[in-house]
Amino acid sequence: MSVLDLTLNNGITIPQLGFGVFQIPPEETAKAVATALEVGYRHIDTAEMYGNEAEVGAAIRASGVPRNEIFVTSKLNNGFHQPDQARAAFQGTLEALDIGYVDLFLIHWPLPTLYGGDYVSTWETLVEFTADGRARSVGVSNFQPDHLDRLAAQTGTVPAVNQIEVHPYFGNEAARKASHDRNILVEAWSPIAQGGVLEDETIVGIAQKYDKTPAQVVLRWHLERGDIIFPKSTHEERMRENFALFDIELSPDDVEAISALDKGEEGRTGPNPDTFAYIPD
Ligand SMILES: NC(=O)C1=CN([C@@H]2O[C@H](COP(=O)(O)OP(=O)(O)OC[C@H]3O[C@@H](n4cnc5c(N)ncnc54)[C@H](OP(=O)(O)O)[C@@H]3O)[C@@H](O)[C@H]2O)C=CC1
Ligand SMILES: O=C(O)C(=O)[C@@H](O)[C@H](O)C(=O)CO
Repeated sequence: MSVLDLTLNNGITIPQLGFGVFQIPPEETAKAVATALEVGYRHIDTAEMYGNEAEVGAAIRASGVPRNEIFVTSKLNNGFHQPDQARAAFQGTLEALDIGYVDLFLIHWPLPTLYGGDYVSTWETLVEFTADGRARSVGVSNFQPDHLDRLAAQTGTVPAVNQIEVHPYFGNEAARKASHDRNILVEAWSPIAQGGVLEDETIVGIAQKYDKTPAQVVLRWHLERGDIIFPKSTHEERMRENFALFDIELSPDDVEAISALDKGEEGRTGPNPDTFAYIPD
């Protein structure tokens, strides 16, 4: 068994398991991405907000792996929702990455309390980027069910993915369901809650049963629920651990036992998209 390719609602495929680079300092990013590609990852998730797009691109160009074998995602930073700003920001992402095109470009946060809540026009601007192939697919991140409803009601286009916080302590089921109902794949960010679920006794017990680590069991749980994941690590042994998920299959009871750890809103580790209004300097 190896990494599965899932098919987006536009027919394009995406590796279900990738590598995320949030909080990897720029000076460490090229080495981390090069190592991830050596391990076998073929899907990298970055963002203008992370400040390391240029280093991601440099590692990809230096890797010797053909460009069309690597799926690269980046995201529109929060300060750039007005259409002309979004166009300029997207061009900046393309120039920083310098790998020709992005496979997926997302609205990073909906910012419903800013810009008159006008993430709909932001979305329509992103759709423009697919016309000439500069973005092969476009999607959203941190969209709540009502945000998806507005896109559906006011535009004729559907995001390819919704990248949202999901892990055993925060199932985010309403946003997952709203995405699935619209044929939008879910990408689960902070899939191991930045390590916060790894000492849970249920997870540790299940890991012992399969002779796997808690991180592997949690990542496998995501895969079996059909979500896309890209755990981050700067340590090669953890990159290998997080990639070695294809020699086990959790029983439906174990999947259910991990899903039952959901604490609802109390389990959220990141900002709430309904109120998050951060704009970087
Ligand atoms: N769209 C959005 O708003 C967001 C998107 N994301 C995306 O999701 C990706 C993943 O989420 P992220 O927040 O990074 O969190 P993760 O859940 O991937 O956890 C990363 C943390 O866990 C540690 N870790 C990784 N593997 C293991 C392991 N096997 N055992 C023990 N500890 C481990 C890492 O440490 P170390 O590096 O020291 O190994 C790091 O501290 C991001 O990199 C980013 O691409 C994340 C947040 C928000
Ligand atoms: O990692 C991301 O993609 C994010 O959006 C986060 O950095 C988020 O903005 C956050 O954690 C702010 O505290």
